[in-house]
Amino acid sequence: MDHKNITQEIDMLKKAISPAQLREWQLEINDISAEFRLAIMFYQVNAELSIEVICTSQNINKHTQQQHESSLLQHLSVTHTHSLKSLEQPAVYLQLIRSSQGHIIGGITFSVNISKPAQTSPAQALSAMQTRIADMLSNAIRYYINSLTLNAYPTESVSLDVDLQSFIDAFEEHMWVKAANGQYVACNKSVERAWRKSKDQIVGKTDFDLFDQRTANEFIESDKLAISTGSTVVVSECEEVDVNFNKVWLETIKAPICNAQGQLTGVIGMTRNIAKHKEAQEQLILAANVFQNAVEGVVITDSDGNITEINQAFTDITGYSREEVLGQNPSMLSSGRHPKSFFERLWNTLLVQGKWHGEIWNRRKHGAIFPQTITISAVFDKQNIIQYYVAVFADISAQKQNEEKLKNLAYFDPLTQLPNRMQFMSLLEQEVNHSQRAKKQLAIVFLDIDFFKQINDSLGHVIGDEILVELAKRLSYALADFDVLARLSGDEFVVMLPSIMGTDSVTSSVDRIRSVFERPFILDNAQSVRLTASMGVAIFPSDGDDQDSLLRNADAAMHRAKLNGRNNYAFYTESMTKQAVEQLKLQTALHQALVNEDFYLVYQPKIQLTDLKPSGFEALIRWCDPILGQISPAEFIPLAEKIGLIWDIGLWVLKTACLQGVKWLIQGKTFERISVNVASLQLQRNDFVDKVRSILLETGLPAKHLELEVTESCMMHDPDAIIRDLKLLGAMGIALSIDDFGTGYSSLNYLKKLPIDKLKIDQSFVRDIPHDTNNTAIAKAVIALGHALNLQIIAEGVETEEQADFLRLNGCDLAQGYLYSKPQLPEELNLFFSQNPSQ
Ligand SMILES: Nc1nc2c(ncn2[C@@H]2O[C@@H]3COP(=O)(O)O[C@H]4[C@@H](O)[C@H](n5cnc6c(=O)[nH]c(N)nc65)O[C@@H]4COP(=O)(O)O[C@H]3[C@H]2O)c(=O)[nH]1
Repeated sequence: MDHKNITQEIDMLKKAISPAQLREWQLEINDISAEFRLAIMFYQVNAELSIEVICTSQNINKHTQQQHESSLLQHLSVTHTHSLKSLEQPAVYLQLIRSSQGHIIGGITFSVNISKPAQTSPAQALSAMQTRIADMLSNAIRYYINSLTLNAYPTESVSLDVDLQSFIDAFEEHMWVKAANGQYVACNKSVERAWRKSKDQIVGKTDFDLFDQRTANEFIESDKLAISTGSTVVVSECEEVDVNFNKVWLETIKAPICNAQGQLTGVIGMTRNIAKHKEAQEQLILAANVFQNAVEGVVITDSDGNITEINQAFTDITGYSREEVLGQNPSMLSSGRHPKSFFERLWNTLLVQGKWHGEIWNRRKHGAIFPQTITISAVFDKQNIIQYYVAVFADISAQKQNEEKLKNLAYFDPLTQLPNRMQFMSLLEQEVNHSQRAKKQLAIVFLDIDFFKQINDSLGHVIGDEILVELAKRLSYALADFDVLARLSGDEFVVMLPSIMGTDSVTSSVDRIRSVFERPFILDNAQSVRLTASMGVAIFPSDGDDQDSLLRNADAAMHRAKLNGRNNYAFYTESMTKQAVEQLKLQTALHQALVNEDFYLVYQPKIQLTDLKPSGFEALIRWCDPILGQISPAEFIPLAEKIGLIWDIGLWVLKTACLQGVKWLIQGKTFERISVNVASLQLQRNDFVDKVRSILLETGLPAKHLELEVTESCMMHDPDAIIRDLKLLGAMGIALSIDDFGTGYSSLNYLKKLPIDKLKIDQSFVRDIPHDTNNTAIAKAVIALGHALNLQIIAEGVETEEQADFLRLNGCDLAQGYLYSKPQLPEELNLFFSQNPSQ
């Protein structure tokens, strides 16, 4: 090391740094250290490698100062070559300052002025931003010092003895000089290599001597161009293959040479490889294309945030043209939707990390606000100073809308816009937790519309949907603001009544819900439909302490309400759970009953009212389970329908009744017909008619001795197919009757189309006649209606002479009931056969 030079440099530096400049650095260091909690020291290194502190940040203490100094000294003694190093221990970041001569003349050290765990490395201790600031500061100081030292050294005038030939030979570019007469006067080694000729073979020759005519003409033409322009011109650019067979892009520049008098003395030419330049140019074109054609909007601003460039997608998305935004601040797009703190955080991240990514709502030129994902990057120059900001953004309105739709689909019923099951369960869970803490009660009302399936089946799903929407509106209106109404599925709704004050308040809510069914539902086609609903109520905490058990128990209570005659409501009680367990037992036993043949039939005689002569029998199933005992068909037939066993049971009944009929006939007992009940689900199968036909064939019972009793509800599902099948059965000679007439969804329209023979007045209308005026009126009306349609009328459940007299007087044709006989085993019915003329 040249001690003398260094000492000289350092002395000069000491003198050159003005007190004002030192003060300015001191202030800057104080500012930075206060803001970023840095400890900063600025040293001067002497020739003997001792250091002198020039300035330090205010907050540095003696211990930290010693750490910094020893780090620097340690580093100086180890190496003089590194200019930038982060030392391992302690966490001190070091930036050396070198003079223009390359001597280490100073240094700046940084550390974070907060206590960090011992194992924290400097890289972890100093954030990227802090390091950047440290570099910027030391660079600024270094440049200043370099400028001082440069000025301090007087530049000596130098004279160089350069040989022109060696000079031009040193270049890879082809260089040559032609005299005004077209003869070559000089060329460099590159030309010799490219033209595969020695200098001697070139100098003194013209282009015509060296090249073919066409090439020579081209060269001379380009010479003329340079001469006529009077300055340096690019005369050609072409892609060629060089001596090593590499593809190169060549550019030829020519300039006229004039003497001191301004007379043309020749032309100087140079051909150079511009492949790299071309490549860069192509990349620039590509980048420009990507920029312009990107689907993402791109906006570039200068370091002050003024827009300097945008691409086409920016215009497409925002509606602003390039002219409208150049020079403006991107805040012109602000939607006003984000608070000030949002942008403060954005800028903080951008300055510290150099990048920010997130979602922003902006405003288009025509006012609409839209969401976008955006990445903003700061672009730094070599001195780490921000030059530009580049923001790339995509309009995500469509994505947001889809997300919104998905969210809606996930949590709301699309038909009624009410919360769906998922949303309701989550609300219920919250409310249960709240009620638990607040020690309050809440109620769940499970609501199911009675016979809604029939509405759907007969009037169509569009009308069904219309009714559900109207019902949802009515229910929402009837309920209090804090009650929660949801649609669970199909015709099932549920209401949560939070903070109830005992059962009374629930009852009044249930009454309000019921009242929405009082008015008929008027459909688009002016048709009106009356509906009822069955409801079940479960109360927290007595009927369940979580959302699942509450809903399950409200559902169970609703089913009990249905069993109790629909248009009703029931509260859940513990005994209902037992009932459910019983039902499961029954279900298992029912499956077994078919296998074990635990079923048998009883027959109830039908009597002609005019002469009391027997007319036939109704076959009724009985089940005696070895464990559960005798179980009523009113209990197990609906269950069999629910679990899909009714088809097999129905066929068993039909076959057994037919076999019995044949047996009676063989015994010479005469009767008109045996009637068999047919469940709706049996009729819905398209092989029902075939099954009946094959049972008749198999058993040998003539069709004229069989009658099938169907209910009105069988007509609700695909009535055209049912009418077709009933006609087929009628054509076979089987009589058909409508059972329980008046209790279901009566449609006179279908009734007149049906190929039926009899109407059966349900026993609920026979009860209490002639005293009950309503039932009396209904019975009379059914008789009149049936006769008008040429049908026979039979009354069931006749228990008293009074009832029989009334029916007879009003023209009823037939009757069955305990007055004449209970359903009995076949062998107990001898009294009820018509007299066989042959006996
Ligand atoms: N209170 C009273 N009741 C009387 C009187 N006369 C007859 N009954 C009863 O009334 C019911 C008439 O049968 P349903 O209306 O078809 O009503 C039947 C029918 O819907 C169904 N069912 C019975 N057997 C079958 C069957 O084989 N197949 C199908 N699908 N359903 C059946 O079960 C229901 C109940 O059947 P059962 O318990 O046998 O009850 C029978 C019968 O025993 C009376 O004077 N007073």
